[in-house]
Amino acid sequence: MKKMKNSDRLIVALDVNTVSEVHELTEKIGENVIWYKVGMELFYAEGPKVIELLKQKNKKIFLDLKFHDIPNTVAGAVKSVAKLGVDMCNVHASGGLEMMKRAADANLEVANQLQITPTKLIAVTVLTSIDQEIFEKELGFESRISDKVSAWAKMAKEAGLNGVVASAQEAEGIKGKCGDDFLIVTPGIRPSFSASNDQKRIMRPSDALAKGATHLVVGRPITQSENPARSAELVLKEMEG
Ligand SMILES: O=C(O)c1cc(=O)[nH]c(=O)n1[C@@H]1O[C@H](COP(=O)(O)O)[C@@H](O)[C@H]1O
Repeated sequence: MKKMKNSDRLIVALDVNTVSEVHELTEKIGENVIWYKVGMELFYAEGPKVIELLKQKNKKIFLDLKFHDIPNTVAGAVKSVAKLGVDMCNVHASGGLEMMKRAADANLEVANQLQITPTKLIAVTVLTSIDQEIFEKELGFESRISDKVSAWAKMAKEAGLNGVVASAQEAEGIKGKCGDDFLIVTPGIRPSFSASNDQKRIMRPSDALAKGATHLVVGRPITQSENPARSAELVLKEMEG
């Protein structure tokens, strides 16, 4: 993957629920942050007007709605979000190969129809809030999380997706299996100054990049800090190592 600036790799999660909070927060954070993630809380409350606002501010958008349904339904949902012209969106890898293939085809169909750059379509593997104990005892898996993540990443690549969401702890394994051009978007990033909250598989910003993460998702350590602009600057600094 070509050399990217750290600011092209940092995605700030906007886990708020009004357009006015988005406006305030993005104004406070300022020009240092290029990428924002819009998740379910915000999109279900405010819908496409959030996307419009972020576009007006010239921001890149990861629309994180984590689709998980039968192939036909997911293909339709991907078409709807691709038409919004977002830069990145996601489905759950556990929906299976056919579901991911149909999602990838639908995404490209929209890009061809509208003559736009295709949205990067990525697959969520094992959520960063899950640890090995929960994975086995509650979810009933017998494998190591890292093995399951690598297997799902390979399947996502085979389906034609552009990358995965995983914890940085699995980034090395994914890179080994899927190559340098495959996106590895890692939440569960915790800079030195913040608490882990409900995240279980966490890593420091510079370590995550060293392991092969291509993008870091950071929410509360920036958005819930007293000075979000300063916290974003500190995260960018910590990304330098
Ligand atoms: O798909 C995601 O973005 C995601 C996947 C995952 O495994 N873990 C995870 O935390 N996320 C998202 O990443 C963000 C992390 O936020 P913080 O824990 O506040 O930094 C949240 O918006 C989550 O929805």
